[in-house]
Amino acid sequence: MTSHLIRGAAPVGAEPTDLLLADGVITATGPDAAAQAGSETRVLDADGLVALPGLVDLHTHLREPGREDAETVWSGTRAAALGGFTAVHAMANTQPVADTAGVVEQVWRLGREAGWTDVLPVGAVTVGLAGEQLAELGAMAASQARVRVFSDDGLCVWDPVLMRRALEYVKAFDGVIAQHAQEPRLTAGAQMNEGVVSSELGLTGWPAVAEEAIIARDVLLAEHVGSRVHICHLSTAGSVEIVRWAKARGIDVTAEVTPHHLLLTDDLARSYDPVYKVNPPLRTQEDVLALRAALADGTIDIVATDHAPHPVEAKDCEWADAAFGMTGLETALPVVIETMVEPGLLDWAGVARVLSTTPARIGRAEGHGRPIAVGEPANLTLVDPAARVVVDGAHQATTSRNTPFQGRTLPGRVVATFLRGRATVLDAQPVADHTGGTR
Ligand SMILES: NC(=O)N[C@@H](CC(=O)O)C(=O)O
Ligand SMILES: [Zn+2]
Ligand SMILES: [Zn+2]
Repeated sequence: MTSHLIRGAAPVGAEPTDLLLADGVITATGPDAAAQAGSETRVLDADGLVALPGLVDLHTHLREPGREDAETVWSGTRAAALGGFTAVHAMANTQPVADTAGVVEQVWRLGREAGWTDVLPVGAVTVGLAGEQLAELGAMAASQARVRVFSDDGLCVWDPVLMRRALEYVKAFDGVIAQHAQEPRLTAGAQMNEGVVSSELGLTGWPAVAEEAIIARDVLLAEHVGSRVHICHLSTAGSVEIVRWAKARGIDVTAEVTPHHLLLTDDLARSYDPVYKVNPPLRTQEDVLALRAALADGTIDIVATDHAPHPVEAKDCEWADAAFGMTGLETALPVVIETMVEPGLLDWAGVARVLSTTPARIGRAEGHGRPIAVGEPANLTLVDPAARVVVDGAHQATTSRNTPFQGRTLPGRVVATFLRGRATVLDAQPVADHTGGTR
């Protein structure tokens, strides 16, 4: 296996150094690295680059099985590698739904075969996402896919009795329920954030309370049964207040925010361009600022992409008919640099925490989110923080084109990604022979 000598990269919070990757692990750092490199070792000049532990996405939609026209495990994980990720959790709202050991093993195996990132399947909480009957959570946990995160994402586990039972059940295998917090009755027919802009546009509004009411209920349920709960895509200032209160009370809750909710607002709906239609909806500038502050102070634990690819026909239509969702794997890190690093809200160690260490811990992604140190698995990404890149959906690796950042110039570029010492990305290009084969 090829070994790599990375020269002069700065691991988060440390001075620039050399790193030697061999046999899937970091085998040496500092002067030892060059000394131990062999004649076959590939040398990479990483002067000026930041080395982060490989990014981990707790919330990705890979669409396979069933919607391969939008994305496949292969195309989605290739996009993920280009975005600096070494592991992604694949949401369960596929067709068929990932609600059995058979389906999660299939997704896991497709990830292994593609080889771009590790794929950690999320199991559905309820059979068919129907919200009526618990899925075979134990069988999915015990399967080869080792499922630890369970979610009906796309839909809310609304029934409080089912939610309680799910929270209790997953304790047995160290699992977590990731809740898509959306009170369905309060959001029937909703098209965008409920507020000034929705009244002006005459679109049915989606009130903040529809999210906040479920979060409040679920942190109390988690406390009651002594389980851990994770909240998907927090989008309102009020949600932040509830999570802050719950954490102060000692409740085992974690929360994520998406890159798009850190940057974009409901003002964009004035364009009537469905690329800005997403669940939960884009909110106000006040919410955006509250989310950034909460990510900075740790109330929000992580950034997760909620990469939600859709085929052109699902977005190239009237707002009301369009699908909810936007892509995000290839722009997540640049948006975090723009919204958090450049304004001084997070340093690079903070970026490693919110995009790698903590998501790996929440999702129990073994071997990921580890320190950049001798003996650790060589899952890492090299970033050029000085680069500026214009986003162009037509040239992204994802099969879908629904990026809300089209035409924007964003800071930072992923130069290289390593999965267990193998380069999946080099010179900001996918490495076609990373597994010895392509598709
Ligand atoms: N975020 C979205 O708007 N859409 C997601 C579902 C979800 O994350 O709730 C999808 O699967 O398309
Ligand atoms: Zn969701
Ligand atoms: Zn989602």
